[in-house]
Amino acid sequence: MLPAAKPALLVLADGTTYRGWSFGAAGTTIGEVVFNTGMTGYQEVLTDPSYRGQIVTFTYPELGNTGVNTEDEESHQPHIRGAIARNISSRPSNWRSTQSLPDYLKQHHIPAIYGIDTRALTRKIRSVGAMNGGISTAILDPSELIARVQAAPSMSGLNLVQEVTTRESYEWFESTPSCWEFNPATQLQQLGDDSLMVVAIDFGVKRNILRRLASYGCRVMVVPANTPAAEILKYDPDGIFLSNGPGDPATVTEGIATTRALLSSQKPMFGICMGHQILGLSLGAATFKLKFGHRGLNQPAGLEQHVEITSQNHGFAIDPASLNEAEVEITHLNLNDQTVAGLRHKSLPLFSVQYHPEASPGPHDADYLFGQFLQAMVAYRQQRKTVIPLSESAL
Ligand SMILES: NC(=O)CC[C@H](N)C(=O)O
Repeated sequence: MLPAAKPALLVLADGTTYRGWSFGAAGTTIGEVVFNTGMTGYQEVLTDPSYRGQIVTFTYPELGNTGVNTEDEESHQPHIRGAIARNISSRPSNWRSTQSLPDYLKQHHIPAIYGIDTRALTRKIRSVGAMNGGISTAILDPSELIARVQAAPSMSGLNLVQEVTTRESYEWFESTPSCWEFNPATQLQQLGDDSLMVVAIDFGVKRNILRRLASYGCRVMVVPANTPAAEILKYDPDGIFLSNGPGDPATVTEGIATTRALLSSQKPMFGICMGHQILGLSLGAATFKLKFGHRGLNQPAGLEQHVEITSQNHGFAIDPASLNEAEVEITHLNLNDQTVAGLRHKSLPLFSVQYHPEASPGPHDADYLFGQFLQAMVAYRQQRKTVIPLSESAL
């Protein structure tokens, strides 16, 4: 136990109560309680905008061992509502560490509780389903906290994109630092005047996605989630990227309408996680809420011939029965529960995955998907060159 740890209370909407100690900010927080099974990467999880509105249970038994540093943030601030741990490290040790995890959480006003039997809590969420919960250092009477939790809105139907998307468009230049680069394919890509141009629609984008696009030699323009299709096309992009993001994808109606309007441009489009869901929704599919979602670093995805180990963080998924099979094919299934994990359009250059090829944290098995996006954009550009513009052919 840390010196002078304060008591804290954790409750779930179904009335379950756990008592532990605080390792974050004082106060009360309410959100959807989910679990992440990753053994590394807690700082990336804290700062991934897709976790907005959620209290994350870390199943790895000791949290905070490597502290926090200035390089592993996936956005400019943490987004989780609260953190739950079995135990925490009282002395972080890592050459990059600049702050301890408890100090970081306090600085960002995020309540957190440790001393919790996270195995029991995870089994509970797995059997009952993800539900709202609350952590408090101020309300130690369970019935009062449970009443507040029960009054909170559920994640279904919640649009959180406006809370995390960029207010202004900006160009992204940073690639994966050369000391961390793992894929020799990216070294062939040069950033030049004729480099491929990607517009990334920001539903809550993780920085490492932008870094991977830059590492593959793309110029990247990040635009707010509500940017109309006509504005996006003014950049004359070679491809459009649909980012990850928090909340219920079906509520992101502007993003879905924009994506639908962009389909006829014939431009390559690549979607990750919420971007995958939005692409599916724009093609007429439906999404539904999973019982407890997939959050971790070792989720197998693929079809019979090919399996990749993937990083995942999502609570919703595309309903396979809603897909128009004449138009779209399933390229990957989550092999733990056979839910849809990847899609490709049969005639247009559109594809998407429910998981995170950019890792951060997680394995790099799926990094090749950025290469596939690149190939689709090269093919699109060549095709544009060979098609004689109307004005010239009329001469
Ligand atoms: N990482 C993401 O983009 C998550 C997408 C969506 N919010 C979900 O939970 O399914």
